[in-house]
Amino acid sequence: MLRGNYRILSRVARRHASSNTLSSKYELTCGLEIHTQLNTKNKLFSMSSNKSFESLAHPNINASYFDVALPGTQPVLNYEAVLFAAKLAVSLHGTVNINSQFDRKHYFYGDQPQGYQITQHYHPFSKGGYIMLSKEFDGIDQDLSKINITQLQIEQDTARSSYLHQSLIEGREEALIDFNRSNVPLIELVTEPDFHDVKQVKAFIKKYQNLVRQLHISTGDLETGSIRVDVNVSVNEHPRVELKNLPNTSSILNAIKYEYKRQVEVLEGGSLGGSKAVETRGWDGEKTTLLRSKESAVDYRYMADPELPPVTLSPDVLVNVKKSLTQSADDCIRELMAEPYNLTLKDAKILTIQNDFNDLYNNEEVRQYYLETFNIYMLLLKDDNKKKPKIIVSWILHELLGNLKKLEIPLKKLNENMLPPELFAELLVLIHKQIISNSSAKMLLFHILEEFKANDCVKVENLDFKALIKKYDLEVQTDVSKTELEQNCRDIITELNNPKMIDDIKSGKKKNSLKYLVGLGMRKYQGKIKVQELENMFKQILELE
Ligand SMILES: Nc1ncnc2c1ncn2[C@@H]1O[C@H](COP(=O)(O)OP(=O)(O)OP(=O)(O)O)[C@@H](O)[C@H]1O
Ligand SMILES: [Mg+2]
Ligand SMILES: [Mg+2]
Repeated sequence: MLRGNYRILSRVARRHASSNTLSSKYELTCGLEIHTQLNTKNKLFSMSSNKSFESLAHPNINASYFDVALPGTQPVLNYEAVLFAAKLAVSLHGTVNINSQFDRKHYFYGDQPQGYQITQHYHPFSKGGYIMLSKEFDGIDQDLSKINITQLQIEQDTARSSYLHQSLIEGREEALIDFNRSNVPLIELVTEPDFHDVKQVKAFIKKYQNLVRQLHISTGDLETGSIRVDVNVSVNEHPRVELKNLPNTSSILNAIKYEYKRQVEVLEGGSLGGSKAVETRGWDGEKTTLLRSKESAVDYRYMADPELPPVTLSPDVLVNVKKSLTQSADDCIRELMAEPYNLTLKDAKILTIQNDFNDLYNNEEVRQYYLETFNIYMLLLKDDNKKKPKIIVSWILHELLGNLKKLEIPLKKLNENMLPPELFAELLVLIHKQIISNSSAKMLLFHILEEFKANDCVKVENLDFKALIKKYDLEVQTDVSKTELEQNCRDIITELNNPKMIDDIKSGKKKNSLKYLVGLGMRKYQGKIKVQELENMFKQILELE
């Protein structure tokens, strides 16, 4: 009887596992170890330039004697890396250790020329801290979940090895080592095993990436190896398995899902292979594969590095770091969604989180431009109850940025040399007051940007929208005669020759088609008429009110 029940349960579990949903009988637990390359000017313990990304094109050009571990060279700590670590630790609500220390972690590998890595084992840089994930901002299933951070430690990166499988020497694999990455500063962040769902892992990585970018301490890219995530996975009583070499978010998530399935099978004595053991596994794109078992685990023989004194921070450093930090991304999104901005979650996120990567602008510059434009627009229209601040975000995100991309104009140049927020706000006020129509304003904006670009973005003095509107004859006509307007609108309906559409508008079935008629009217008047006037006339003709 019992056996029968167990079989049914295990079949259910297997079906759940293979469809990638987690079964309630088997709980997934994950903890992360994230290595982040800091973008300091110099390396961690030498004065070499910290440009590990140059590796592929120019190997070994940023490698000093220390980075290749010539005997007799000694480490000197780069305090910029300490400052970056302090920014991160404080942002994550961690407790910074006023006296942290460096230790040697010994192991033998070609990309580790010293024979040990300098890291922080006994006295890490900071302990504790957390990242909060929420359903609203991060798309997880629970309302809120808190992922606790165990510690942050500063350490050196290793050199980069690449393997030539078609070796010059018959029958042997050849390894190339590039020391540009050797001794690049890293922070290792270790989390508590607080993840029970892949969505939490995905959200955490995204939030962490955004944080390091916001703090300007790392480029935060997984693809280039700036951030490397190792995932420890266990299911129920299965010992933790560490997954390494996961190059991007989808590998991370797929490897966890596969590993969940594999451990469930192991617990059930199934066929996916492996034993119930502590292991380090890799990811081949389809499955996790054994890299090291516990038996081959190295004894690192940690010891305090005698060449490096303790890092002693004065309390002022932390006070000043705290002062220098800007608002958290969540608080920023919250603020943009509240009065007076009232942005949608989507727009607030675009202004807060770096997603759209290009050389022309970043989300911080766009947010600053938005906030300044907003303030000036509101000031210029302070006595107008009908001002519509929504037009600001849509004009900036859609019209302005779209054009900057099309014409390849950096926002910074635009701001400094032609269209600072105060002038852009003026244009928006002219649109709001219907002195220029939306469509004419779009044309005008594109035109001035095109000219700006053609002149190599050199400074434009005294840009005056009112004068330009006059010059190009774009002013909305205020003296349109009613009879002429009525005739024109009737002509449009006749020329359209679509009685079904007209009936649908009249019956209320397709109210939006009225906008289409208004659009045709706008075209007829070359954008020089108030939308409202056209709309009212069509309504009158079609007896809509
Ligand atoms: N039962 C568990 N299931 C899943 N993950 C776990 C479990 N217990 C601990 N972990 C995670 O394992 C990780 C341990 O990392 P830590 O750096 O402390 O040690 P390590 O992996 O042994 O060292 P190394 O840095 O040499 O890889 C943490 O992310 C922690 O959350
Ligand atoms: Mg670790
Ligand atoms: Mg580990």
